[in-house]
Amino acid sequence: MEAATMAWTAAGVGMALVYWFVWVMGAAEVKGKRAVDLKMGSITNDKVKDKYTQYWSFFRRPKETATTEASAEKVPAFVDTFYNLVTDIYEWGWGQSFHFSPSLPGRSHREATRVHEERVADLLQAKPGHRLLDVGCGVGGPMRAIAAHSGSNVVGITINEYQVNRARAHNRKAGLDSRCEVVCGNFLSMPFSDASFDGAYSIEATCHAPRLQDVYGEVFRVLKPGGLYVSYEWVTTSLYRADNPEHVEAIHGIERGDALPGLRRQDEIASIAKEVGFEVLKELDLALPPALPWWTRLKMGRIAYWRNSLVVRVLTMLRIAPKGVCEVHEMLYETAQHLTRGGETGIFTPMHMVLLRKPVESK
Ligand SMILES: C=C(CC[C@@H](C)[C@H]1CC[C@H]2C3=CC[C@H]4[C@H](C)[C@@H](O)CC[C@]4(C)[C@H]3CC[C@]12C)C(C)C
Ligand SMILES: C[S@@+](CC[C@H](N)C(=O)[O-])C[C@H]1O[C@@H](n2cnc3c(N)ncnc32)[C@H](O)[C@@H]1O
Repeated sequence: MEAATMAWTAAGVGMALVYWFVWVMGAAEVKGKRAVDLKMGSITNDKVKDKYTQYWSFFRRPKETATTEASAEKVPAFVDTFYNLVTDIYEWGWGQSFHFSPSLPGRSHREATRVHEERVADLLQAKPGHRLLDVGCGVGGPMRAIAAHSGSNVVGITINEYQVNRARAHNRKAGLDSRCEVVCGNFLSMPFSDASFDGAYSIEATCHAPRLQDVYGEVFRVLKPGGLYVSYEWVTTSLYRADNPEHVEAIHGIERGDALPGLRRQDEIASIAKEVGFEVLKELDLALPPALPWWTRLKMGRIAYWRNSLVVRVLTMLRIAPKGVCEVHEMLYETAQHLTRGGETGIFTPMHMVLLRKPVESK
């Protein structure tokens, strides 16, 4: 073979390899987000590293972030930064629903996710014509599943503008934009009128609130009397021991890597709900047996993580992805280890479910 032909062949093979590596290996968990499209929300490429450093220094000591009023007030802004940094990586590596669900034998992760979301609609007894509120809606995976399953209309609220745009685009694509609406705002002070929703839910979102009373109080205000509210809460369980260094490391790791101003205890949730005026109808940790572990999806993905971190490195080198993505990806990888540890030891659950009702006689 002539040298020129050999060079062209080598170049062709090289190009094919890059194509395979980036477009095929870097394909999305759920089609729609590819590694080559990774952005850092509304942060411009030159600011990603700085924003990540700011985020990290704020949440490095998670418990301290909620202790003074001044730092608690900054939490929503840093949560917004966090979601600018992670939203695309979450969509790429996990899908459009940013939460966990118990594994289901013989069913895919996608199906298990949907079942966990439809359970919310069933608990709320949601019907066509109902107006539901999704508190901390992400890019709207649960909202679309719940609207499709129940026939209800859903309004989602998220602090992160980039997520609002992603969610609206997904709603249009799914043909659900006439029944699913997304608003950018703070769930600690919501831009909705009193008694304007038939039902409300929050899936793994209220853990970002420095004081649960504030978000539950707002949900109480916007619900109609008799309206139901379901929440899946991130909490430490009764197995957590504050004098066990391994427990403390796992919980701090979860808080740091998930923008949490300090996890609450499982036994605090119902009393906070009562404090703001709710009746507690049901309370159950959905992670308890016979439910199968929610963390197996994180564990089974070791090879996928390795592949993803390679993809992210190559894309950063090629300047397709912004500088700082590798650091964010590494942080998420470590967080996954802490979450797995939290699940395996039973000291943490991301699905402590409460079903609450605003009393019929309340204003
Ligand atoms: C409710 C919250 C988010 C829960 C989960 C959706 C996310 C928690 C940790 C995330 C991930 C960890 C490892 C990532 C991996 C290194 C990467 O290659 C692909 C994406 C991950 C799997 C990512 C996906 C989302 C999580 C599982 C919190 C924030 C309250
Ligand atoms: C882990 S995501 C869960 C998203 C969605 N519930 C799901 O399961 O896909 C948490 C969500 O809460 C939102 N959030 C956190 N703090 C908020 C605040 N103060 N106001 C409004 N949204 C907030 C985030 O923007 C994000 O959309």
